[in-house]
Amino acid sequence: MTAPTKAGKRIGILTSGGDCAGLNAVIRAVVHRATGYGWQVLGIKEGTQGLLQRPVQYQTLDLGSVDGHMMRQGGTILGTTNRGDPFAYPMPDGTLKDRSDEIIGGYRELGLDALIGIGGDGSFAILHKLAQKGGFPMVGVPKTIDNDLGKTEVSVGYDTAVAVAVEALDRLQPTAASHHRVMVLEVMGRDAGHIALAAGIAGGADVILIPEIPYSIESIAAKIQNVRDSGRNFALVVVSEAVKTLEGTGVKKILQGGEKRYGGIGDYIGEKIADATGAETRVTVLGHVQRGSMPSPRDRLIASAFGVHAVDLIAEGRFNRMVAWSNRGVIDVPITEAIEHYSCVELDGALVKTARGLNISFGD
Ligand SMILES: Nc1ncnc2c1ncn2[C@@H]1O[C@H](COP(=O)(O)OP(=O)(O)OP(=O)(O)O)[C@@H](O)[C@H]1O
Ligand SMILES: O=P(O)(O)OC[C@H]1O[C@](O)(CO)[C@@H](O)[C@@H]1O
Ligand SMILES: [Mg+2]
Repeated sequence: MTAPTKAGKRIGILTSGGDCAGLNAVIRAVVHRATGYGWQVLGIKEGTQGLLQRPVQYQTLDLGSVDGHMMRQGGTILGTTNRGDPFAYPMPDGTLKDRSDEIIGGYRELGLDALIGIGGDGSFAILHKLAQKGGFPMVGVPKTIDNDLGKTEVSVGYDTAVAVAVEALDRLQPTAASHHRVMVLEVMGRDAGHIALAAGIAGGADVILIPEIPYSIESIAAKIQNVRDSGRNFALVVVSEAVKTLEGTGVKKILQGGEKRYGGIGDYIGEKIADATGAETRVTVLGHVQRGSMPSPRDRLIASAFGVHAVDLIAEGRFNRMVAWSNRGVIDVPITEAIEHYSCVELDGALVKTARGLNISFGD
């Protein structure tokens, strides 16, 4: 495929890391703003993988390709990847190879003036390193259901993921009550407890376990006994996937190609609760359902505001920055600061205080 002829600026856009709701709304906003400036937008396929392939995999994006129902769609029309770090790319013979020069070559082949990367912490670390090595201008848009990126109050996709987890608790509550059960819900969050904390509060959980707060089974069992003593016959427990076992290990599954992902701590906690309390206990692992929904209105708004601001940064020639949400508006920060400041749950923050005020137990 030959890159189209250039008139005005030509910018590239890619989505990277795990998908989430709202990515398409960012892409749409970028295309609208850039088209308004008279620029071309090339959508790179499958994150960095599209720049690695020859011919480079991309599609031209114009208003006709992004309007209609696109903003409402989950996922990303461009595809994404959270595998294949270009600086240590897993080769078929099992070795790791630095393929960053091939990616930079792919960027150059497209004749781009700048790149917008929509990603999380891991993606930005990779994209920033590529931009520095290749000397190309880059701007970041934060997205991740985990909401763990520093320097922004919120990332695209988080609000929708919380809404899905709350809906799950709303559905678990009546069945828990009908069967007098303890229901354990395992939610995502690598490696922060934001989804569990917010969903647990909004979904009326009795216990919230997050990786930031060590727990004991005795404390969880005492809380469940309190619930029984108050006359209620069921309890809801939310567990973040990154919570460790009592021995201090994360519970992970090994997938194809040796990749590891969190999964299974819900079963572990469920068994411990059943043993300690004698309660009939069931476990639900929510998994990727949290990523795949239509974006919430708030995610659409944030995505749209971020997309417009990212293009404006390029227009102003301000690079190596990430757009961010702060104090009811959009700002931008050095992307290095966002990568360096991992944002886990603050133990003295408003939501932990709120949960304690509601007598929700953290198992501590
Ligand atoms: N080519 C690649 N592009 C982006 N991330 C990659 C790539 N190869 C490996 N990764 C790894 O995948 C993860 C990407 O996650 P990132 O933080 O960007 O997004 P996320 O929204 O948190 O989503 P997720 O963690 O589900 O992938 C990081 O651990 C990163 O190091
Ligand atoms: O889609 P994969 O590769 O299973 O990754 C799952 C991980 O990605 C996230 O959805 C986003 O970072 C995490 O919450 C989860 O641990
Ligand atoms: Mg991440």
